[in-house]
Amino acid sequence: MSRFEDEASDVSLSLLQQKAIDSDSGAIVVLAGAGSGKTEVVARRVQRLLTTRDGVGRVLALSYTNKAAEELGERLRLRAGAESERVTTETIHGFAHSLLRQHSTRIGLPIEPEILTRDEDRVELLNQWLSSQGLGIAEDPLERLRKIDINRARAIDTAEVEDWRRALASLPALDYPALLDAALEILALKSVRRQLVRTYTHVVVDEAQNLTPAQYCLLTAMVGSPGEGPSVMLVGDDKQSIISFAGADPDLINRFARSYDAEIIELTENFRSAAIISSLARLIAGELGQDQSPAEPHAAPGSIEFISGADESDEARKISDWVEGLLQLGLPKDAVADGESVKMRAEDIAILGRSASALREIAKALEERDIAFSTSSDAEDWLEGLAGKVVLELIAFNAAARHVSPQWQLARLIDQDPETLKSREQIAATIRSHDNSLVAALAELVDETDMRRFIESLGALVRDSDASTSELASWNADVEEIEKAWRDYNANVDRDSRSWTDFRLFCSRRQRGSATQGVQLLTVHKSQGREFRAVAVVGMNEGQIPDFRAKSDGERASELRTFYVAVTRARRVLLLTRALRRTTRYGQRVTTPSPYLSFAERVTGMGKS
Ligand SMILES: Nc1ncnc2c1ncn2[C@@H]1O[C@H](COP(=O)(O)OP(=O)(O)OP(=O)(O)O)[C@@H](O)[C@H]1O
Repeated sequence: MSRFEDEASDVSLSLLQQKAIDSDSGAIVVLAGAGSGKTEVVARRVQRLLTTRDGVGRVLALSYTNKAAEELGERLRLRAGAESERVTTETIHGFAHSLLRQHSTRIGLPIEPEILTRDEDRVELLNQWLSSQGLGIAEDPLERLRKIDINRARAIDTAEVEDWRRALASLPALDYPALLDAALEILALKSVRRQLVRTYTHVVVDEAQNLTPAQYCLLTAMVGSPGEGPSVMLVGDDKQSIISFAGADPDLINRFARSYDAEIIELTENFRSAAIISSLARLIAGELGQDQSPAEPHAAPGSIEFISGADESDEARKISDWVEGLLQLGLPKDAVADGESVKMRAEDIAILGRSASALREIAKALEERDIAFSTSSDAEDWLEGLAGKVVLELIAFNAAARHVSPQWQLARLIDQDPETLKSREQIAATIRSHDNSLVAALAELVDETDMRRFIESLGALVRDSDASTSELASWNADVEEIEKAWRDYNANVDRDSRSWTDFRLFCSRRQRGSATQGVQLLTVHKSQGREFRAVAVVGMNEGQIPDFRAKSDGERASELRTFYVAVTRARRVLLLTRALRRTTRYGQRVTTPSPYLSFAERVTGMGKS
């Protein structure tokens, strides 16, 4: 049974929630703090639209992360049953991508245009482009691309942005921000917009505080002028606006409310978090300038605890003890409501860090104790070994032999000139002579164009290899991962729809770390929109939370909002942890506790230790 199934029946909606669900306004904005049931309103409203009104076409429900979109889809399936087939749940980029997949040729792009998702590929293109223009190579290409990205997110055209657009067009390829440009161009085609407006009669956007101006342009292009297109509901919380560094502008919600003369509904209660955690959230909200009237106390008292470790591995050890305790003994009885179960599954626990690196020691500690966990891994982390990564690029090559990215990535992996990897024959010859015998063995696969045979032959490929034990172990683990992905893919996708491109896309979702088994190790940013019965926030030191790079008042406020997001993921138990000493590149350093601990102190009366 899913978590949402557990809860579907026992939620009695507040009057304000009901108002938002029942509203027939063409434009609605729901503004509210964390855990106030915004996503619940989205789910219920969509359910109402699908099941009780005539003439409703499809509903487009947009969310910020893939995970949040998946969870919304799950809530809808549960609530609207078969009717939920008429809902498309997507991220904005996912929606833009689907438009592109249908209409790319109409804006002069090839079918299945290449999308450069890796920074390394974008750097390669930038340098190739600059040298083709006689401009040498960029001094700090990544920094230059970041500036270009943020300007595009803010819909600001600069000479560098224009130049980068030309570079992409020279391949031709897109990157994520260019995907939005392309979708906007597609939406300018009257026939496409007409078709979309006929298809989608309602659009809802969850986590709208994360909209960037570029995304907002796309959204308004799709829904048209006020009163013209589908009904639109935006749902958001400016206290959870933590990605302004990437161009998000929470004020766009207000702009929408003004331009579309939206009905504004504010929800006030925190349904998610137990009393003490809600008090902490209210205190932080107050500091962020949003005084909130005291809400009804939550039926569960909840708990906030604090632990410190001598150093980061000791901090990680203590967190593992806490996890083990929760799994074996359940939640403390005095933290839950009367009659509420204390039983815990690993998936009910999240460990949140300001950055992915803050979670590394924890991953090691959990691994040592054999406690299952998932991380929001970086794209390249899915497979462990070199040979496994080469297999993934061979799959990408089969998906689109004319794309440059598999060729460039393969070249980086096996340290060869990309020019020697242009055709199947070249690839086979180059990898056959590679020093690593596992990689060399893959030469046999290069000509295999049948997907099933390709995957099924992986297991038998390496018999007598001189590879080291650890290389072999990585290879076996990678083959298992790929085979598992293949099985899941087959279970999810009809035979007729299967293709290399589609399977590659399926794999890349795994690469982005969408695994959900076990304790969830997440950056705070990835945890947005999610909730867990117990949450540990690690690295509560000055310099970690808040991040040492945040200097200006605006940046410090954004760090406090990050802390707000982190603590409000917790439903019953919140643990705040820190290490008294940390290893930095200057050696071991004594740490200073995060100033944010004082909020927790005020609600619990505890010391900082
Ligand atoms: N009226 C209600 N009564 C009881 N529980 C509710 C009610 N509305 C929502 N909930 C529950 O409260 C929790 C928080 O709701 P939801 O996830 O919709 O909040 P949210 O406002 O979207 O939060 P966030 O902005 O932090 O993502 C969920 O577990 C949901 O099932």
